Amino acid sequence: MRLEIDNAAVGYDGRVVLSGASLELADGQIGCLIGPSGAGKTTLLRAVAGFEPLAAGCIRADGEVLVGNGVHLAPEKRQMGMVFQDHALLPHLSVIDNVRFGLFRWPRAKAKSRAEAMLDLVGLADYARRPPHQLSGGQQQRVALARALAPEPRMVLLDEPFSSLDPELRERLAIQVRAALKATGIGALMVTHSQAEAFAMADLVGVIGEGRLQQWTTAYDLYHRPANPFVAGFVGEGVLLPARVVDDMHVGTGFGVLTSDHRLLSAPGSQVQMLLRPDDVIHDDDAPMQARIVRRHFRGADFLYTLQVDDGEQVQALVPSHHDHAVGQDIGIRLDLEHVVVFEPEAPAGTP
Ligand SMILES: Nc1ncnc2c1ncn2[C@@H]1O[C@H](COP(=O)(O)OP(=O)(O)OP(=O)(O)O)[C@@H](O)[C@H]1O
Repeated sequence: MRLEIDNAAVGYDGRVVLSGASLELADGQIGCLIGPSGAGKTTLLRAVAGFEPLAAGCIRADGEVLVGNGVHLAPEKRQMGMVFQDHALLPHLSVIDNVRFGLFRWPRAKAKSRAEAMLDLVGLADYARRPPHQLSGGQQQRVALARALAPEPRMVLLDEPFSSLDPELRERLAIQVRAALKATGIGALMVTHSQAEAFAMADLVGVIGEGRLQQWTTAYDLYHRPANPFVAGFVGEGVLLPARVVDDMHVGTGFGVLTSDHRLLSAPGSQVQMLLRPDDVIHDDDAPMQARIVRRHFRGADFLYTLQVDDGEQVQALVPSHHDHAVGQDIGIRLDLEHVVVFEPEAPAGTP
């Protein structure tokens, strides 16, 4: 099913939480919504499900209006599967009967084989006869997904489905759930707190914050081409540093003149901001530029060092963890980037 959200506004009791939200998911694609707590991710998902009305705009499925322009299709008519944080499996039913639960109108044999196929898809065929409480949290969430997929919904909506699980398991489960969804060809829209989960799962990711859908694009572009400082600050690590426009493709910085990733609209001499990710900053003993370590964060394979450079600005550097340096020590650094992401204060929304 192709999902289109067109200029949607949603809220409660006349208070708009999110407005101007537009996004499109092609048939079979998986989208994730991330953003700070309270930003309105769940509210938008609930509007797609049919549990919240729209204050403006419209939501369409394969071109048909679900809500908006005076239409409000009831949730049960939208044919969407739902998976929530608390999987709410029925405790007195076996795993297979939980999956079969929504298929009561199906012929018995067909319902049975569909439920078995969905359990197989999530890798739990051997658990069919068990009661849910004998399964781990992650297994129960996979049963919940199988149950949501069983009635052949047009798409699945997932609201923080893994948030009660530990972080390592969550990412692994996100990869498994993506594979299961792709095998059925059923698309999904998921709300999550975890960027790692969204990046593992999604074809397209949306960042919601400050009452807007700030950007809707691939995970790669969110990281490498954030649309604005909000997205740059929310997705991944890094710092925003002051820079000055040299000409329409270059900015002057404490690291010398760098090439912008887009044509600049601001006049030469204008003050702008540039984004430096920790992986753009390379530790190199032979580099002429020195920086002082002010913080270090050991992460196993690497250190995330926070470094003070000569002009007083701080940058972060991701350095392989055999380069073990103490706070207060000076180390050589250089930049390794072809283009730098530049944010111009006067730039119209949607650039770079
Ligand atoms: N039923 C409700 N009635 C009134 N206000 C609500 C209701 N549900 C949510 N809100 C408010 O709407 C805003 C958005 O909430 P929502 O749950 O959509 O955010 P979220 O981005 O999903 O947050 P989180 O990541 O913390 O789950 C919040 O300010 C919240 O307090």
